[in-house]
Amino acid sequence: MGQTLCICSRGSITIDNKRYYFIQKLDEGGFSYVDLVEGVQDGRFYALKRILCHDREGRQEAQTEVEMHRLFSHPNILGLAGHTFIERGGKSEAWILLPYVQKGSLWSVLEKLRDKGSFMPERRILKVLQGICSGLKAMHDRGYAHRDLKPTNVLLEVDDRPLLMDLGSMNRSRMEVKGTREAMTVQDWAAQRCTISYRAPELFNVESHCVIDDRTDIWSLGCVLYSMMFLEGPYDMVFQKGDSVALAVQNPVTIPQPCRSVSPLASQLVVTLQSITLSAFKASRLECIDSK
Ligand SMILES: Nc1ncnc2c1ncn2[C@@H]1O[C@H](COP(=O)(O)OP(=O)(O)OP(=O)(O)O)[C@@H](O)[C@H]1O
Repeated sequence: MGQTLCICSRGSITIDNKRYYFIQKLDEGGFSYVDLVEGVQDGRFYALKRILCHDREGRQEAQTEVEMHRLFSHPNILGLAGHTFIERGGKSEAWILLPYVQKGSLWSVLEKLRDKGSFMPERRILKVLQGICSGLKAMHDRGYAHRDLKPTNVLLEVDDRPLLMDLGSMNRSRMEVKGTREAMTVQDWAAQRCTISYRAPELFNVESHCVIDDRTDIWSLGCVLYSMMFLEGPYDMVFQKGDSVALAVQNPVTIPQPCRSVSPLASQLVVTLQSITLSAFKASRLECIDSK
C-alpha cells in the first residue's frame, strides 16, 4: 500500500495503481484537508484526507494514523481504503483514503437538529451511544485510547451506525509519567491533540508521577453523550465565553434546566460517567501525593 501516486491533469489521482477522480472539497480539519473523490474502477466515493507533515515527527504521526486505521476491522471504527506519502519541496504530505460516509459527522447531525429547534430522541441517542462504546471498547481491549473523541470525530452511517474516525491522536492507553519533564511533555501533547472542551481533567495539569489511561476516553464519552442530549458539549459555552475549561472540569457538570426531552435516567448517566472519571482522577492524585 502507498507505493505509487501520480496527479494527472484531469483532476485524478492514483493510489496503489487505482485511479480516483476529484469531485469536490468536503471539509477542513485542524490538521488536514478532506476531499471527496470517486474510484474510477469501482465507482465508489471516498474521502481523501491530506495532512501536511511539517517535519519528521508530523510524518510519523500521520503514519501512526494510517496504522491505527489498519489495526482495526470493526463495524464502529472507520476503515482504511489506501494511503500514500508524497514529497513536495522538502515537505511531505500524507494522503489517507477513507470510505466516504455521506451523512457526515454526528456534530453536523446535532447542528441540523438544533437549527430546526428539534432534539435527538432518547432511543436514537442510546443506539448511537452503544455503537460508540463498542468501537471504544475494541480500541481499549487492544491497549489503545482514542484521546480525541468528540461529535466531529464520529461519522454516522445512514442507519445511524456510528464510526469512530480521526485516529491521529491515538496512542497506547497506559502512559506512565515519571517526573516533571515527562509530565510537561504529555501536557503539551494533550494541549495540541486533545480538543479542549472534550479533554479529561487529568490532561490539563499532568501530575509529575501518575498514570494516564483509557479513562480519558470515558470522560470524552460523557461529553459526547451530553452533546447528544443537549445539542452542545458541556464545556462548549465555557470555552466560547473565554472562561477556563481546566477549572470548569473540576466541578460537577451542569444539566441545563428545564431539562427537556430526556429522562432523569439519561441525565443521571451523563453525571455518573463524568463523576466516575473525576473521582478516579482525584483518587490517583491522592495516591501521587501519598507516594511522594
Ligand atoms: N470518511 C469521511 N466521510 C465523510 N466526511 C469525512 C470523512 N472523513 C472526514 N470527513 C469530514 O472532514 C472533517 C475533518 O476530518 P478529520 O477530523 O479527520 O480531520 P482533522 O484535521 O484530524 O480534524 P480535527 O483534528 O480538527 O478534528 C470531519 O469532521 C468530517 O466532516
